[in-house]
Amino acid sequence: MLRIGQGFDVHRFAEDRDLIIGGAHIPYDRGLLGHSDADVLLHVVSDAILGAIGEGDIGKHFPDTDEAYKDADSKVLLSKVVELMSEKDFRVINIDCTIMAERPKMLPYIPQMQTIIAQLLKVEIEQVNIKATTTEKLGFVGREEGIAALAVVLLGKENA
Ligand SMILES: Nc1ccn([C@@H]2O[C@H](COP(=O)(O)O)[C@@H](O)[C@H]2O)c(=O)n1
Ligand SMILES: C[C@@]1(CO)OP(=O)(O)OP(=O)(O)OC[C@H]1O
Repeated sequence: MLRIGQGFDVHRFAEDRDLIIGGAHIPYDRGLLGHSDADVLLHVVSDAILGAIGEGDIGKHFPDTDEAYKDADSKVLLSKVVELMSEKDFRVINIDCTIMAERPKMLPYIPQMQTIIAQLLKVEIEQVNIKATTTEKLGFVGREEGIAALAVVLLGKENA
C-alpha cells in the first residue's frame, strides 16, 4: 500500500534565537520564533508523515500549550512521529522538501540537513531531497519576516 502526505509551515524571524533548519544550526543574526526550537523543516517533514498515516498534525500530538514542548528539540518530535509511522508498519519511500527563505543561503547546509533527516527517518540520504528558493523579494518571505517550508512524502507498507 502507498500513502502520500504533505506538510506546510511558517515561522517568523526573531532576535536572540538560534536558526535551526533541518537540524542544522545555521550561523545568522536571527533565528525563528516558536514554542519549540521552531525548526520549520523538521515540522513539515513531521506533518507530511502524520498526514500520510492519517494522524493529523504536530499541533495535535505536541500542543504548543504544553510546557513539555517549550523549546523542544524538533528532532525528538520527528523521532516520535517516525515511531508512530513504524507502529503502523509504514516506511518512507522518499521525501521532497522546499525551504522558502530570502536569506540566508541554505545550499551549503543542505547535505547536513539531508544526513540528519535520513537518520531520523531511518532511510538512505538519496531518499531525502531538499531544495531552497527565495520568493524574489515578494511577500513575507521576500520581506525577510520569516521562513516557510513544505514537504511531500511517499510512504509504503508491504503486503497490504
Ligand atoms: N535561501 C536560499 C534561497 C535559494 N538558495 C539557492 O539559490 C538558488 C536560486 O534561488 P532563486 O530563488 O533565485 O531561484 C536556489 O535554487 C537554491 O539552490 C539557497 O541556497 N538558499
Ligand atoms: C511544534 C509545536 C510544539 O512545540 O510548536 P511550534 O514550535 O510553535 O511550531 P508550530 O509549527 O507553530 O506548531 C506545532 C507546535 O505544536
